[in-house]
Amino acid sequence: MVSLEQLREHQTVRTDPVPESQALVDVRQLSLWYGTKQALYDISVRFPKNQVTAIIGPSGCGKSTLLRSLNRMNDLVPGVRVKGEVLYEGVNIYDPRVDPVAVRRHIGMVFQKPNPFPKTIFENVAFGLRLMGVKGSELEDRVVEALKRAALWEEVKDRFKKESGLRLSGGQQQRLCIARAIAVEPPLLLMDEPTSALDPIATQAIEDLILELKERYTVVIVTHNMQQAARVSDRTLFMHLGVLVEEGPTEVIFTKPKHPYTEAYITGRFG
Ligand SMILES: Nc1ncnc2c1ncn2[C@@H]1O[C@H](COP(=O)(O)OP(=O)(O)OP(=O)(O)O)[C@@H](O)[C@H]1O
Repeated sequence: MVSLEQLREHQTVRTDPVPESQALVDVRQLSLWYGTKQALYDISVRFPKNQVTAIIGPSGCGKSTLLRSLNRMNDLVPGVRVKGEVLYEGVNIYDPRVDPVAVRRHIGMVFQKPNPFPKTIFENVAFGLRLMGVKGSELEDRVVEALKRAALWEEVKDRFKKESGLRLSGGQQQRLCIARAIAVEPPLLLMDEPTSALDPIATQAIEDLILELKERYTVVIVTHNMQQAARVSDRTLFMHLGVLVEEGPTEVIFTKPKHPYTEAYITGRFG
């Protein structure tokens, strides 16, 4: 096996790298520290438009940190320092002239635990649209559209104006959070283990939804579940100890990985 030092010095193994012209997000030599602890080491990777990219790797390898770097969510943690660039449609979101609040508003995020607001289903989805100044019948149409696209409409159409989002089941709440995220039509949707709190049926519904969403959006998903990564993603990133070890088409990562660490991880011989 490669030593930690070698791992941190080595180049990411890449298969069919994403051309610049197809990238919605282009991460360039990104390193990140929480105080004195370095969590990401010199990561360069492109996330292609209208595709699903999965980030996998052992616990603590930096999956969530990389995901949260894509919308500057990490800036909310005191003592975070970032080096490198994240180009989003060609603009470096870490440029001092860029407002992190605007970045977060522009990029949708769905968390591990569904986090609806204590408001009606309608108001949960309307929230971001209202901030954008959408009102009246257009607001209503866009809320309904988002609920339909999140595959929740049929289950809530009779009660969405009066019932609290908190009264839905866990799987429904997660689809509500997805509806809330996509209502404002963000080109990029980040998902941090979106099904880890859900049962198999709700998980299946979310996975089906992710496959549909990529027709309109670019999705990046962190998952612990390798079968899920294999089912929903076009490309997969394998991380270890803050390093991007290998990236490429999902099929290659799961059937013909090139790095011994990737192979050990996907065959369950890791650690
Ligand atoms: N807010 C924080 N302050 C300090 N260290 C942090 C913070 N968040 C994460 N870390 C550290 O950074 C490293 C990467 O964490 P991260 O949560 O990105 O990993 P992960 O691969 O998503 O893990 P898991 O699969 O367990 O969720 C870990 O060593 C973690 O302890």
